[in-house]
Amino acid sequence: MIHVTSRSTMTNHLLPIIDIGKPGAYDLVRHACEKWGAFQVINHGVPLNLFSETELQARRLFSLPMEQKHLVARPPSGIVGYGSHRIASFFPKLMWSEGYRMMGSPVENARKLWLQDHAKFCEVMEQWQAKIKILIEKIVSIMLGSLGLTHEEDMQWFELKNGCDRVQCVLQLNSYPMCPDPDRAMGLAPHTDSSLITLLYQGNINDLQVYKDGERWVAIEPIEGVLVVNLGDLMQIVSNGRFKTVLHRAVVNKTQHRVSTAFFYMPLWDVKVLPLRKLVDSDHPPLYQSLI
Ligand SMILES: O=C(O)CCC(=O)C(=O)O
Ligand SMILES: [Fe+2]
Repeated sequence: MIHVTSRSTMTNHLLPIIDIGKPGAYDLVRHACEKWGAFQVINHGVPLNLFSETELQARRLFSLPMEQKHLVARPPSGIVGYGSHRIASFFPKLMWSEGYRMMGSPVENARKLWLQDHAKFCEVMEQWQAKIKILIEKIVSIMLGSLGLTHEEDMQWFELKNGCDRVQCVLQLNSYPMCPDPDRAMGLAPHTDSSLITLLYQGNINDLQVYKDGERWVAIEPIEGVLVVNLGDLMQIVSNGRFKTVLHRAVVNKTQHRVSTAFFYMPLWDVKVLPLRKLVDSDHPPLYQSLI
């Protein structure tokens, strides 16, 4: 995980918006992955009403009393539950945000949060995870295809092994309450994700920013029904540096409580993550060693 702490001036360039249903998508995706490490997707197959229902259920969770949220506090070495964002432990200052993580079925913790009334939350979160996972797999195959690679030959961990997925997915809900002094606080400090890719629904408030060309912060203007794709550290490794992981951050504001969802997609812990063989030759030696 890479992080920097300095703030610098922000400009308003547009993060590419790509219609992934169109044949030209491959070239646009490759270009965005090389230049930005991020892009926005439309024509993605996730119904619009599911965006608003997911946001509504996330808001419902964060508006619970603190004692109740602490019933599902994430243990220090745990993955799921309520608490600060995972990156918070790498920074000396507290961030102006809270988070809630799920992996697979959300039922166990949801039952503790709402004794009677957890069914709708679970139904919506399960639908969101299922739709986003299908979409991510499509996007990863476009990314690989844009480099002349395929799932089957080149990234075998995508295949089912003994009927099981070789990937893991984590859904993180983020909440950024209104902040009385936004210039002196940060919702999420600059970081890269350690996933292969992350799919972000940023809500309709303009507080997500990506770092472009190592020199400026670019605000990602929210557009209804658009999802943001962030490349993570593992994508930079498997693409042998062709694609880059994106540094991003969440700022906060005085007047609106923002909620976002981040869906992290990565191979299982025991999968060897290495630059893909077809991307390595004498002109392009491997830039990274195996992670396990
Ligand atoms: O809230 C956002 O827009 C960004 C969230 C994020 O970067 C993360 O959860 O890793
Ligand atoms: Fe992130």
